[in-house]
Amino acid sequence: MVSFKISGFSSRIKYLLIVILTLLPFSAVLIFVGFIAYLPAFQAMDDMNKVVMKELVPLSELQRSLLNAAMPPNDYIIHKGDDEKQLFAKVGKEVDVAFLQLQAAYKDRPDKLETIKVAYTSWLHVFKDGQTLMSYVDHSDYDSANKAMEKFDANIQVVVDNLNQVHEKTQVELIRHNAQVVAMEDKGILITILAFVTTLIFGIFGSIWLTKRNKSLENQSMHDQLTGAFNRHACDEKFQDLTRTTVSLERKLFSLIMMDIDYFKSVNDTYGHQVGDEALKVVAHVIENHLRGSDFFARFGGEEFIIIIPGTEKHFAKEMADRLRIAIMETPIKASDEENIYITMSFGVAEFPLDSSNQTKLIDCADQALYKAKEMGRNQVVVYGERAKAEQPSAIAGEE
Ligand SMILES: Nc1nc2c(ncn2[C@@H]2O[C@H](COP(=O)(O)OP(=O)(O)OP(=O)(O)O)[C@@H](O)[C@H]2O)c(=O)[nH]1
Repeated sequence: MVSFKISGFSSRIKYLLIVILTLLPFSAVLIFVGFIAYLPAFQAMDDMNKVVMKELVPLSELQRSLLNAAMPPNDYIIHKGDDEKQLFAKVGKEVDVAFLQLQAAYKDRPDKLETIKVAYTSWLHVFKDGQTLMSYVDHSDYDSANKAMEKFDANIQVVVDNLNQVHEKTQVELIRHNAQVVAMEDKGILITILAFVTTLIFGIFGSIWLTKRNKSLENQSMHDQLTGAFNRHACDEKFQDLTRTTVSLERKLFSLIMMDIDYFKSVNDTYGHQVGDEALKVVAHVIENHLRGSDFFARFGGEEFIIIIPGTEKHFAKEMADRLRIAIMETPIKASDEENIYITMSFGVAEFPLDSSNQTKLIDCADQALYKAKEMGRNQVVVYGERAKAEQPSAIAGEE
């Protein structure tokens, strides 16, 4: 089959669009799968942040307040000032509030809440120790004050240790939680990679399949089912292809041959439609065998064919048409197991742009020449614009 490219550039863009459009829904699926795969990791990270904000932040606040509370009684031994007393009372209240807030924050964590309660009880002792310590100082009983100071420091250490336990427990939990988040992220990455590979494979194969299907449909829409030759639609495209190129009009030169089977109706009437179809196939086959790769040939309709010969003037096209005419009249067509028939064809030749640079008019010129060939007895080639002479006897379909 003679082949040529139909509107190569626009076809390429069309196929590219098919590939992109096929990949689009797959990309959407990929984004969705990636999002779903990552969702648990996002959720777990969010939970971790909540733990940090709800548990660790108030705990750190309390630890800071406790450090503040440790200072005033110590300073009081040295300065004996009211400021330290007032500061201790103030910071003591802050520690109380911080403890209350912490207990509220840990109300759903019974194990830690227990430790916090122990710490709070110790804190109450610490506060009392602090006040006692300062009262000893007021009475200049420094021995008792020093002993109370040691007790105060020891008890405050108990509070700090308890709170540190809670802190460490929470941090261990967070580290474990973080490991889970990393595992979820790894899983998410794996699923996303798998989805990506699957998407790519489906997308590529999908678009290859669609492109092939599209090409095959396009091929079907461009070809005549009976003879396999190009059809009239393909012929229009070829005309546009040839005349659209940017080269000068002279260099676009081509010849057009219109050809029609002689007395085809009588072939059908005499031998049946099936034999008529066989004749059309044989004609198409003979024509194909006489063409070069750059030539274009189509079934123009019914029993009419068209040939376009690029870069060829019409007198050369006439010689080629004549060779075709002879080849066709010499090729047997099987009418039955015992019988072969022969047919002839008439030809009209025109040249672009010499006879016309307009597609419809050029076909009309070739058609006029063909009509003349029929008029002159058929089985001959007439070139548009040349004086035709009857060279060949007319021929009808007949028996071998
Ligand atoms: N078997 C078959 N016949 C077809 C097909 N397409 C058109 N025809 C027939 O081709 C015949 C054309 O007949 P006409 O237009 O009268 O021309 P003709 O008999 O060839 O006579 P001239 O062209 O004047 O030599 C008609 O009988 C159509 O039915 C086809 O696909 N298969």
